[in-house]
Amino acid sequence: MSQSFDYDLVIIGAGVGGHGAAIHAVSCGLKTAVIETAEMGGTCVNRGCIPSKALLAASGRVRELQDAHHLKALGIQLTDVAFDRQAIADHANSIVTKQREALIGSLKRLGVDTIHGWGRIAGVQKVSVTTKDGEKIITAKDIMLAPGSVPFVPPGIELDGKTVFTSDDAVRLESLPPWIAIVGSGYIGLEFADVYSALGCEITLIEALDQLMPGFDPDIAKLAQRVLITPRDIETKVSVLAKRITPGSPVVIELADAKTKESVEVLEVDACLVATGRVPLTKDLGLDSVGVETVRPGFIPINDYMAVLASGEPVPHLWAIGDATGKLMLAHAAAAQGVAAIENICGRARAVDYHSIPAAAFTHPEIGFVGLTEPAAKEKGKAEGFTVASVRTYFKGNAKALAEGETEGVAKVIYRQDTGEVLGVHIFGLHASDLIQEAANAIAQRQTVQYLAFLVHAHPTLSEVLDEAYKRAVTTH
Ligand SMILES: Cc1cc2nc3c(=O)[nH]c(=O)nc-3n(C[C@H](O)[C@H](O)[C@H](O)COP(=O)(O)OP(=O)(O)OC[C@H]3O[C@@H](n4cnc5c(N)ncnc54)[C@H](O)[C@@H]3O)c2cc1C
Ligand SMILES: NC(=O)c1ccc[n+]([C@@H]2O[C@H](COP(=O)([O-])OP(=O)(O)OC[C@H]3O[C@@H](n4cnc5c(N)ncnc54)[C@H](O)[C@@H]3O)[C@@H](O)[C@H]2O)c1
Repeated sequence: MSQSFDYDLVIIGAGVGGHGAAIHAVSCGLKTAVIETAEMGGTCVNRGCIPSKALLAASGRVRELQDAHHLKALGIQLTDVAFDRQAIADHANSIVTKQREALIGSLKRLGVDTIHGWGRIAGVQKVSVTTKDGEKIITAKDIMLAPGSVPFVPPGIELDGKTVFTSDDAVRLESLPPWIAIVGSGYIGLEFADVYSALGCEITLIEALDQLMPGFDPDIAKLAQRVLITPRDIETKVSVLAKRITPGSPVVIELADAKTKESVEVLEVDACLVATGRVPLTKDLGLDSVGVETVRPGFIPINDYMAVLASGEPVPHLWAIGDATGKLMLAHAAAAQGVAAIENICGRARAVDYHSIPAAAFTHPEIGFVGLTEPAAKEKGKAEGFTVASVRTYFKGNAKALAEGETEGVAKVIYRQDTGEVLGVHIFGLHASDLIQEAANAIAQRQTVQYLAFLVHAHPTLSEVLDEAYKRAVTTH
């Protein structure tokens, strides 16, 4: 390290992104500090991936054990299934504590300094930290911004954290309201609809756009609706906007037509989860001190190498990663950006291939996908002059799915007709979040259906659903 700096690298934000970057920085020999204003571990560990997946694991078991029809088909009888809400909440909380402690321990072991306080850029290669003991200035050869995101709450919606709340409170599972409205049918809406419906709540799912799960491939969204929504105690309302929500008993929700904005209905429910997206936490980060203007609603502009841009040009020694950059709001994307940024700091050019980053919704069954949806692939094909083809294979024809008695599901492979290159893979079905990884690896290597069709999958496994899809793509050519 040059003697003139306190650190080689200072990272603002100790979420998954900042943590991943710090670990890699140490392995590259950089003297590193992390500044964190709240709990170590950020959103994913404390109020995101970890507690929500713990709730989904427990509630998923409840759903499975209450499915007498499915159990009977396997020859099992169960008379009584009971659960304890507080014990399920405790399970989630204890996993959070364990993960957070493991993260803190890993930084300590590696010699990363942790500074508690609010960090902001205070000029080139300079950071100020507001701590409980006052303001500190730290110098660093490189600065990395990893401030993450917070729930977006549309105007007109009032939170009280008890009857009207976001996922920040929902992950603590402090109550099981008999009737809960969920505003937004994206990842959070869908995953919490899975938790609440398994635990006996009645749900009204409200979506402003004209279809549920608008971010997912339309075929997958359609099947997911048929399996995850229709047979469950979930009423849906699409093309309606939650215009005003007032906490209390009851919670009053004024719904408006999404196009005309005119009020159409008033709902009175026991509680409301607001799951209407997330926004970057980039206010008061000192970006203006180095001439950086954020991109609505506050994203930090970066280039392919995670360098922060001011007027389109990289600001020397300033990097940004994670949710705040608005690329993919996923934990593993943040960590991948962090590692790539460190490589660039060390002079080894590395970009992140967003196209091959998989995503999953951990519903029962799960949704996993990577690459383009069919409409997006067709649009790309039109612009670039190639034809898009797709094939589907179904879990009901898969030996392992039949053995499990879990045959609802589909795998869809989207590829270029001319070259066979795989453009997108979407899976709905048992263990889709794990199954999608082999497709992500294939897309990362820009592999073709012709190549993939000759790879050997173990029998009998769910992965044969993809094997069959690749083979079908080749034979339907
Ligand atoms: C309910 C829920 C479930 C999710 N489930 C999944 C999932 O299953 N899989 C998945 O991949 N993703 C999931 N996500 C998304 C995932 O949590 C985020 O993509 C990930 O946490 C982003 O990491 P990050 O490091 O960019 O930011 P964050 O995790 O938000 O961390 C940023 C940290 O920076 C700190 N900070 C901000 N500003 C400052 C400052 N000026 N000074 C000091 N500290 C600061 C914050 O306090 C925070 O701790 C989920 C999110 C939610 C809300
Ligand atoms: N399994 C996972 O990987 C996972 C799980 C949870 C969250 N996340 C991350 O967290 C982010 C936030 O999740 P999210 O579900 O809040 O956002 P989202 O963007 O996935 O979905 C929000 C939905 O709310 C709708 N909406 C917005 N305002 C509305 C209004 N006033 N009335 C009715 N509908 C409205 C939008 O049309 C959209 O469909 C996601 O982008 C995702 O990256 C990931």
